[in-house]
Amino acid sequence: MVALSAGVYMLTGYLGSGKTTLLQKLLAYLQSQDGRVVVLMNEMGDEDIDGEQIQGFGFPVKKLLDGCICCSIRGELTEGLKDILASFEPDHILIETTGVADPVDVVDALTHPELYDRLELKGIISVVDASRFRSLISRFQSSSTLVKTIRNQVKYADLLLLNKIDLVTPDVLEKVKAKLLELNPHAPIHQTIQSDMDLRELLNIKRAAERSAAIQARDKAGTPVQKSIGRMSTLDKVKRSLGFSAGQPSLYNSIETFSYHFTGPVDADKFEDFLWDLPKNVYRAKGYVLFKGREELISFQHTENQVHLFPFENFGPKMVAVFIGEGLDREKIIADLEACY
Ligand SMILES: Nc1nc2c(ncn2[C@@H]2O[C@H](COP(=O)(O)OP(=O)(O)OP(=O)(O)O)[C@@H](O)[C@H]2O)c(=O)[nH]1
Repeated sequence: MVALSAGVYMLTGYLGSGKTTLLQKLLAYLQSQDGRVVVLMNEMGDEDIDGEQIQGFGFPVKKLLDGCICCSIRGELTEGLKDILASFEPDHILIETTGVADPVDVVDALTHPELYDRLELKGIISVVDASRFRSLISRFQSSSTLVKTIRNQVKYADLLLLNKIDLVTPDVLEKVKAKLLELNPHAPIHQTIQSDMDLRELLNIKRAAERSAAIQARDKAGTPVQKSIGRMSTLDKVKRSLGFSAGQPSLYNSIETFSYHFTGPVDADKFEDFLWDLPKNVYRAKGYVLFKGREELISFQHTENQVHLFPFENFGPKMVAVFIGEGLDREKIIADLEACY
């Protein structure tokens, strides 16, 4: 039987913005709905503070403590998700990230070759603390890394909760909204107090790029499936509304991913060169491959300045490559890869 993929909702947002408050409301709502739900919570410290707050809803909770799933314990996120899939076969997984997690890096973990086909990212929901947002993204008051992370939490969101509006004046609220719109003109903004919003709407979150990916997949039946984790550009939206194809992913202002399933072993040297020569807009590539003349499966990892290839003991994973980047020229990448056979 083919396992169905689990829908993943990622709750992100800076420390104390209202993520757990939202999660509690979501779980209360989901109690009355069908479907198996599992929560994955991550906390930087080794103390489980937030987890205590969501006991009692009757859903399994997996906790990843003492590190951030976007960086120091990213491997544990992959293992944790594999465990969840094997133990619970959930319909939905709700991930609450730490307040300092960069959603781009969490999505990177979700695209691990062993998980890629079994998870469907439904959406990134970002909670913004209206009362602190402007000072947090001020370079004078925050480190540049923090500013980048907080901006990414907004930039890559599919839905924004502008929370704690009870703590700001109308004037400040307008300024925060203007900044959110500037960073992310695509995600709907819901102004909330105590993260209170229509949860059906939240669960029906739409990823604009998903619609275009579905159309691409239909147009190119039989070619590798492309999933985009970003949004359609304004130009593409206009084109789509006029009935034109949105065209190449390079028109998107977004991070996108696609997978490629190897059809046989490749030449080791050529493949290593291929990885080193990947264009700059491929931020990440990873997967498992077989080399001609060698028995064992090879795990490969590519980042902008690193290529790692190492034998992988467990022969379980499929021979697949996953690519993550922006404006990817999928055909060219695949053609270069296929020259390695
Ligand atoms: N005044 C006010 N307080 C709020 C609002 N939403 C949440 N809070 C409070 O803000 C505090 C932090 O909320 P949490 O939901 O724990 O925030 P969080 O994002 O999960 O925090 P971390 O897990 O530490 O990142 C709690 O005391 C909430 O009750 C709001 O809209 N207005």
